Amino acid sequence: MSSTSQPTHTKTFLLACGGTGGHLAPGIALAEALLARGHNATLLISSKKVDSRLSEKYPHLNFRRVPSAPLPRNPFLLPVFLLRQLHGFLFSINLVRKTKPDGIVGFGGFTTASVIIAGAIFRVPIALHESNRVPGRATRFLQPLATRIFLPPGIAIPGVTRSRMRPMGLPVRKEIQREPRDAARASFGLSPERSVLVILGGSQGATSINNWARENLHTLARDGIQVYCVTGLGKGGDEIITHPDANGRPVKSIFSPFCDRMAALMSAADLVVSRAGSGTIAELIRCVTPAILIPYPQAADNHQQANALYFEQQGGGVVIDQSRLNTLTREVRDTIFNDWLLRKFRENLVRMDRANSLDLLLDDLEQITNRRPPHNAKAGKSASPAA
Ligand SMILES: CC(=O)N[C@H]1[C@@H](OP(=O)(O)OP(=O)(O)OC[C@H]2O[C@@H](n3ccc(=O)[nH]c3=O)[C@H](O)[C@@H]2O)O[C@H](CO)[C@@H](O)[C@@H]1O
Repeated sequence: MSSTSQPTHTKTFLLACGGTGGHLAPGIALAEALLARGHNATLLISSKKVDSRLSEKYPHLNFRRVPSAPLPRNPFLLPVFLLRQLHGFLFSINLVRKTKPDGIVGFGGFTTASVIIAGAIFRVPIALHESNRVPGRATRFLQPLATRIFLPPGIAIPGVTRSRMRPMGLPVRKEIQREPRDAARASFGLSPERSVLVILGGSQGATSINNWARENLHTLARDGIQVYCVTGLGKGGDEIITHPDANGRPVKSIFSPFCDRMAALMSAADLVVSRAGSGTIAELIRCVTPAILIPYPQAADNHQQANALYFEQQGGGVVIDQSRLNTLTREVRDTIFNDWLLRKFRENLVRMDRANSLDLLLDDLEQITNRRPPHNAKAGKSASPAA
């Protein structure tokens, strides 16, 4: 069934996908596809700035904020965390009672737990989607409550039966498609004639990579490389800096805190330098853009390292450890001017794309929610707002 065909009957889904762009972007992709099949979807997000910024672009979707907080590193902040989670849980119980969803999908992260637990109490079919090559805490902790667990190909969770797991790529938003390179460059004010290096730090930005860009801008410009660096919200404003190339001609570089047109930006690039979040990786693959990935060393269970190594093994680009940032300029030069290598990377990226992930995900969600007996038979009369 294609994502535009009509469902046998309309269903209502809650998508717990807040906290970072890496959770929210696949939630948006799924919500748009559910709507296209005639279903209803509510996206549950956090109060973080990045959730507000990313959701702004989708006024046709229904977003709601769930009270939540990330697990603090400082143990003295634990009571605040527990209070916020309790608040989130009461909010979620109320939401599930009122909306009577046919299914709940959790994309991991700190907004997921309260909604999933509330759904389980009312016996709503639950699916968890994990996009990282080391499953996160939320997925591992909540998996006993899930009918279905979607995992990256080749990844399993010990103790979970095969019948509950499905290999699945990350659903990518429908606007993320390769665009014509020169037009994309022109739309960002970049010259179509010169090489373009795009720098990304995931949805929050990466200070150490931003600093590397600033410190090496003049060297890159001397080689004729234009830089477009997305610094992250709260990590500086919009800036245009010009340095001379080896012949004294100006080379423009641009710094911007956020990008609303990620597909165009990736299409403009010859090469991307980025953190190794699963959302960015899936979009690089969809836009056929080679990358040098620098995994965030503090990511939980070093999952970005696992994501990045898989990308490198599949031939989409290379990985550099954060401790070797001093070699990055040489690596960029060696890659960006090597047309043969860039072509090989692009050929591999085309092969790596799991373009049908969204349709497979939708088909499976429709199937697991079909099995569900009528709402009252499961949740009992107390689940009905009229009771
Ligand atoms: C530090 C950390 O632990 N990050 C995790 C976080 O990623 P994080 O949210 O940082 O980053 P991802 O790379 O996974 O996704 C970023 C998403 O935000 C979008 N975007 C980003 C910047 C911007 O200016 N505009 C914009 O639209 C991107 O297009 C993409 O869709 O969740 C991911 C999914 O679980 C994990 O793989 C990452 O390891």
